[in-house]
Parts: sequence; structure tokens; C-alpha cells
Amino acid sequence: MIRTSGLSKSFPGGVNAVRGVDLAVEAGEIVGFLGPNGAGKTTTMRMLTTLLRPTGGVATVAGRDLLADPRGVRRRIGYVSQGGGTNPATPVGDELELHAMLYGMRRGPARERIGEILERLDLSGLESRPAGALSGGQRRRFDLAFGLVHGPSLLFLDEPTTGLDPQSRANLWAHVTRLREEEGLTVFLTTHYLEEADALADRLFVIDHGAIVAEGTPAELKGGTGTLDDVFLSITGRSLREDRPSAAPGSSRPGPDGVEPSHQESDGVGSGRPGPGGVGSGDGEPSRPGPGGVGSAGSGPGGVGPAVPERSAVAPACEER
Ligand SMILES: Nc1ncnc2c1ncn2[C@@H]1O[C@H](COP(=O)(O)OP(=O)(O)OP(=O)(O)O)[C@@H](O)[C@H]1O
Repeated sequence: MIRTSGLSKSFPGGVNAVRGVDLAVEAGEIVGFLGPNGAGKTTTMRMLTTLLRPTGGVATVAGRDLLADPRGVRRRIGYVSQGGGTNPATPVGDELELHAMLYGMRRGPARERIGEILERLDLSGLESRPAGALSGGQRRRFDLAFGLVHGPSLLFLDEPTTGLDPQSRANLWAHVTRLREEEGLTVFLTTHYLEEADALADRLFVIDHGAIVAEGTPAELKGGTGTLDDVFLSITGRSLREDRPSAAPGSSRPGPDGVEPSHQESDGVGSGRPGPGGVGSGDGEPSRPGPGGVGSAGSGPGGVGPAVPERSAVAPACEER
């Protein structure tokens, strides 16, 4: 489902953020991508989702060549970024319907799909509620719905549970695991939470200073001794726990889930809702994907979605300034 060889990204100024990453992810796997702050997780994920153009290496994602056919990639993937971008005043159902239609779905099938995905995510009945009135846990599930509305085979989740309380985090893990079964999804996620990696991922890749430094199942990495954090510490010299992000700034409205909403952006890396046709991207610059193309990625409250012009979107497409 994902194959990369020598995938690299250097930013202007000589920052080698990702240095020759080789990944192999099989269909149906849930793979965790771990690393300390600045290790290259987000940059790698943004390349794989076509938001950033690699400066080296090759990759196929969801059966399409990343460089030669970024639109084909975007049609087949979903991306749920860390940040938010949808209009908090817009009802959930309207946002999802717009996204589905931007992916080329007709209204009838779109509504059917939206009903199905909302049910799977325990959001039925909330169609008319503005996204801004959802609890933190509901909002992250709404983000997942965005990522899934167009029926991708591969879902990218960037720090999916940051800012959620333990109960809501566990609830989201259960949903992701169930979605894998029910939708036949492959999931690639970054996380700072070792317990998340341990609970959710079949296999882990550890990245440090832009290179993969360890790979294996959580059990293999732990080797029957220690904890994942011990392993992480011995590999990277850092405890991942020190890097853990704090709860989202400005998210102080606990909701029915008892969760505080958390939709912060990662440092300067825009999150976006690239669209089916969107082109664009920027290194950390918000941009607007345009409709018409390739679908994918939303970020919004977390969604992956098609290309809707939006407030804080980072556009997709391996094109950048
Ligand atoms: N647009 C950019 N221009 C220059 N350097 C960048 C840019 N984006 C990221 N970097 C640098 O690339 C490196 C990898 O960053 P990246 O965001 O991928 O790390 P990360 O593992 O996702 O970190 P975190 O867990 O803190 O989000 C860092 O040194 C970062 O400062």
C-alpha cells in the first residue's frame, strides 16, 4: 500500500528533514510512525499525502506513483491532519456533503455514504449540529468522517488523539480499529503517545534525524523486556514522553465526551484539506486546494477531504514554491 525508497526532503537553507526513508506498508495494516520532535514525521507524512514534493527518492502510495500521479494518490487516500480548518458554524452534514460532492459523488450516494460513516463513528443524529458545537471526541471522529467520506483505501492520521483525554483517546482507537475491519482500511499514523502506538499499531517505524532507526511490531521492538519508551530512549537518546504535546491551546470547552477539543496546528505546518484536485502546497504555508482533482486530505477538524477552499488549508499536490 505504501512503498518508498530513499524518500528525502531538504528544505531551503540546508535542512535535511527526511533523509532516505524506505517504508513498506501492506494493505490492511495499522502502522505507527514514531519519533521525537523534529524527527521528520510530519514532513514524511506530508510527502506521502502529496502536500510536499520530495527532493529525492521514489514512492508508490495506494498503488499510484507519488511523483508521476499525485492526483491518483489523492483520490485514493484520506488524510486527517492535526489542525482544524472547517467552519465551526457549518453543520456537520453540510460539510460532509460538500466534501463528498467535491470528490465527484452524486448527492444521493453521498448522503448514503455520509449516513453510513456517521453511524460507524457514533455520530448519527449530529448532522445538523455545527462542527464548533461538537465535543473534542466527537470532533475528532468528525475529522475521521472527513477523511473517509470518499471511501479511501489508505488513511493517514497525524497525531489523531493529541489533546484528548484517555477515555476519548481509547474510544478513538476502538473506532480506528473497527474501521480497519469494516472498511478494509490501511492506516498510517504519527503519534507521540507510546501507549497509542502499542495499542493500535501492528507495526512501528521509528524515525530520528530524518532516518528510520527501528522497525518492527511493538512486541518485537520491546523484545519482551522494557517498555516502548525504554526502547525509544535507547535508540534515540530521548524519552518520547518528554516530547509529548500538551493539550491544545485555546481548547477549553469540554464537551459531552468530557474531552476538550484540540485542534491545534503543528508548528507552522499547515494542515489542510487538500482536495481532489488541489494543487499547491507549501512548506508550512496554508494554501487552497482547488476542486477538480484529486481527493484527499482534510484537515479540518481533522478531516481528510477533498478540495474545499478553506481557512487554514494546506493544499495538496506535489508542487511548491
Ligand atoms: N518548511 C520548513 N522549512 C525548513 N525546515 C523545516 C520546514 N518544515 C520542517 N522543517 C524542519 O524539518 C525537521 C523535521 O520537521 P517535522 O515537522 O517533519 O518533524 P516532526 O517529527 O513532525 O516533529 P514534531 O513531532 O515536533 O511535529 C525539523 O528540523 C523542522 O524544523
